[in-house]
Order: sequence, then structure tokens, then C-alpha cells
Amino acid sequence: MVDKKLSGAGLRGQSAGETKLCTVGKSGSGLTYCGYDVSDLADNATFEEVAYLLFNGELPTQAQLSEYKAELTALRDLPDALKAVLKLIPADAHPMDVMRTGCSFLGNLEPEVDFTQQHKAANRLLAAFPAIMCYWYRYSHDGVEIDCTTDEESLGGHFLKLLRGETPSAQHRKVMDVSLILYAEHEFNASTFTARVCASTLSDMYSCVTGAIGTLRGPLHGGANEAAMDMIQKFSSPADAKAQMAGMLERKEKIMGFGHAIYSVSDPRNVIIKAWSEKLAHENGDTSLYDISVACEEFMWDTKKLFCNADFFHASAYHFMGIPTKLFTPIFVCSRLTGWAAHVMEQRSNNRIIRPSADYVGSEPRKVVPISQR
Ligand SMILES: CC(=O)SCCNC(=O)CCNC(=O)[C@H](O)C(C)(C)COP(=O)(O)OP(=O)(O)OC[C@H]1O[C@@H](n2cnc3c(N)ncnc32)[C@H](O)[C@@H]1OP(=O)(O)O
Ligand SMILES: O=C([O-])CC(=O)C(=O)O
Repeated sequence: MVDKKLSGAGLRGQSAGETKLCTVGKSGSGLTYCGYDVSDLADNATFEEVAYLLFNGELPTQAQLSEYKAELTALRDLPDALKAVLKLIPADAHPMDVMRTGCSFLGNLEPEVDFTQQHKAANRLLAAFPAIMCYWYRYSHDGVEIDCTTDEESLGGHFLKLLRGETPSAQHRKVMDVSLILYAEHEFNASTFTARVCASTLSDMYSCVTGAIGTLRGPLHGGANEAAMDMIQKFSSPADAKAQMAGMLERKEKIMGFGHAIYSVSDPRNVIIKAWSEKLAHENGDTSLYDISVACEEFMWDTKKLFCNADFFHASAYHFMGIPTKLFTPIFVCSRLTGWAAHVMEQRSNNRIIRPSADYVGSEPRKVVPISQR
């Protein structure tokens, strides 16, 4: 297997610290959380077990998991003051700005006063994010003030019920759960590194997560799942997809949902979410968007040797479940919060302020010329 040449701009290939949480691309394509392969976790664990693993270093026993899920369930509702703020945000706001504001505002209402409260703050955000997203969405788009609590056991099911107001199918619950597992953690990616830099100043959990949300928002990072959806919806058939993509490459446009900063030959999450996307397409009785997505994958590999990253087939999978495109990246927030918070805790446990140096490429030393003579 070819290893990707990791060098050049963007700090590529440089170690910026140690972590026990995750390995990415160790043999060109692998991904592990605390030593567990992500495909093993996707097959044999739930998202709540993965959250527990990232926050505590070990998978929970049944008793620990039951206690943890009860704790999270009790933290799902939003304070009235936060609901009032969410109601002020217009329907055409960027949903990632809503998540950022929701996180930051909750930090005003329930601050993390000291680091003994770090688990409490992380769990609060984990439990409250689905409601932050859906309360704003349903109020601004449908004029409905939803109840932020549900009887759904899992966070994935809870999100789907908040969004639709009805009990999701077992299949949709399962896909959401797998999706949240796949997105949970990814070593020193841009948003996690943002969170760690913020943590290294001994700032609070809410500030670290708010900064990370802003970083995830960009289309080169988490925003790619939405951008991929916008793209595939413009293609009328597999042949049209290939023709239009050829034009995009000719114009040197980036194709969202392809390529990766670390993986060289494939993203291990793709095969998993792609399989679910196919199942959902068949369940819906219309495979056209899935077929178009497969044509995109083939074309990018044949022409550029670029492979789908985690975002590409998430687009069609979420779409098949009726999730509005604008909520795709906020769902990523609901999941990656676990990785961010775990990294904040890890940074705090062995901290030195993160402060790299720069290579100066500016002017030689010079004197200020009085303004009248410039
Ligand atoms: C969950 C996540 O955040 S996964 C990433 C989500 N982001 C995307 O899907 C956005 C599209 N992809 C990209 O922009 C890039 O592949 C990134 C940002 C993910 C990685 O960037 P880099 O590490 O700089 O990419 P890399 O070094 O592999 O690029 C090699 C070449 O392939 C090109 N390339 C990489 N990805 C793409 C793409 N998606 N479309 C077109 N060309 C691409 C680069 O422009 C570069 O070409 P050049 O040598 O002529 O400049
Ligand atoms: O690791 C990265 O650069 C991007 C990322 O977060 C992911 O792929 O999940």
C-alpha cells in the first residue's frame, strides 16, 4: 500500500503532540479510536458507547452504559433563555452559525467553572446539540416550537424524532447511529486542532468547542457533505455526472467529498456509509442518486486516483432519510463534539501552551518615514 507523501504547507506530516485517542491512515487507510477499529465499532457498538470510550478510555460495561445514557437523556432539554435566542436567529442563517451561537450561549448560562466540570460540560453539549439544531430549524422554517425531549433511547433516534416529530424506523435509527460513530473522532484534524489550541491556553470547554465549530464549517472540512449533496443533485444521470465532473476538473475546481489530507488510497469510513446509502436507496425504491454517486466515485478514481472521503456518501445517505441538506454539517458537530471534548481533556492532562513559530518572509528592518514625506 502506498503511503501518502506528508510534507509541505499546512503543517502536513509534522507531529504537533501526542494522543491516545486515535490513529488515522496508519497503513494508508486505517482508523482506530482508543485501539478499536472504526468498522468494529460501527458493527458492534453504539454511538453512546463510543462517546463513553473517548471520554473515559474504555468501553462501558452494561451498567455503566445504562447509567451514562440516563445521564445524557436527562440533559437533553434546553433552557428557556437559549430557546429565546434560537428563536431570534433567522431561517436563512447558516446552520453552523446557529450551532456556534447555541454552544457559546449555553456556555454563558451553564459555564464550566473549573476543569472538574469538564465531563459535565461535554455531556451537556452532547445531549443538547440535537435540540439546538432542531429547535431553531423547526421554529424558523415551520413556525413550530418543538418539545426538546423525546422517548428515543439513542441520540441518533432522538435527533430524527425532534426533526420529524415522528418515531423513526429502526433502519434510520441504525444509520444515524453508525454515521455518528464514523464522524466521532479523527486525530489532529483542523477543527480538533483548533479545540486543542484553545484548550492549551486553559480556556473553558465551551470556548474550545465554539472555535472548533467555526473551523468545521468550511467546505474543505465538514462543510464538504453539504457541498457534495449540492453537486450530485445537479447531475441528471451517471453519464451527465462524468461529463460535468470532467469540466469541473478542467476548470481546476475542487470536487467536494473527494481526497483527504492523510489517507492515501481510501477512507475506511466510505465503504461503511456507502453500503448504508445503497440500502436506503433500495428501501426508497429509487436508486438514481446512488447510481450517480457511484459514477462520481468511479470517475474520480479513474481520472485522478482520488477516492471518496467520509463526506461523499453521507450526502446521499442523509438525503435518503429526508434530512435537509443544510443540517448535514450540524449533524457532524453532534458527533465530532465527542472527539473535540476528548482532545480538550487530553490536552489539559499534559498541557503546554501551543505556540508554533513562523518563517519570516517580510521586509528587511526599516525606519518609519514621517507621514508628510511618504
Ligand atoms: C471530514 C473531512 O473533513 S474530510 C475532507 C472534506 N473535504 C473535502 O471533501 C474537500 C475536497 N477535498 C480537498 O479539498 C482536499 O482533498 C483536502 C482539503 C481534503 C486535502 O487537501 P490536501 O491534503 O492539500 O490534498 P492533496 O495534497 O492530496 O492534493 C493533491 C492534489 O490533488 C488535488 N485534489 C485534492 N483533492 C481534490 C478534490 N477533491 N478535487 C480536485 N482536486 C483535488 C489537489 O488540488 C492537489 O493538486 P495539485 O498537486 O495540482 O495542487
Ligand atoms: O482528518 C481530517 O483532516 C479531516 C477530518 O476531520 C476527517 O476526515 O474526519
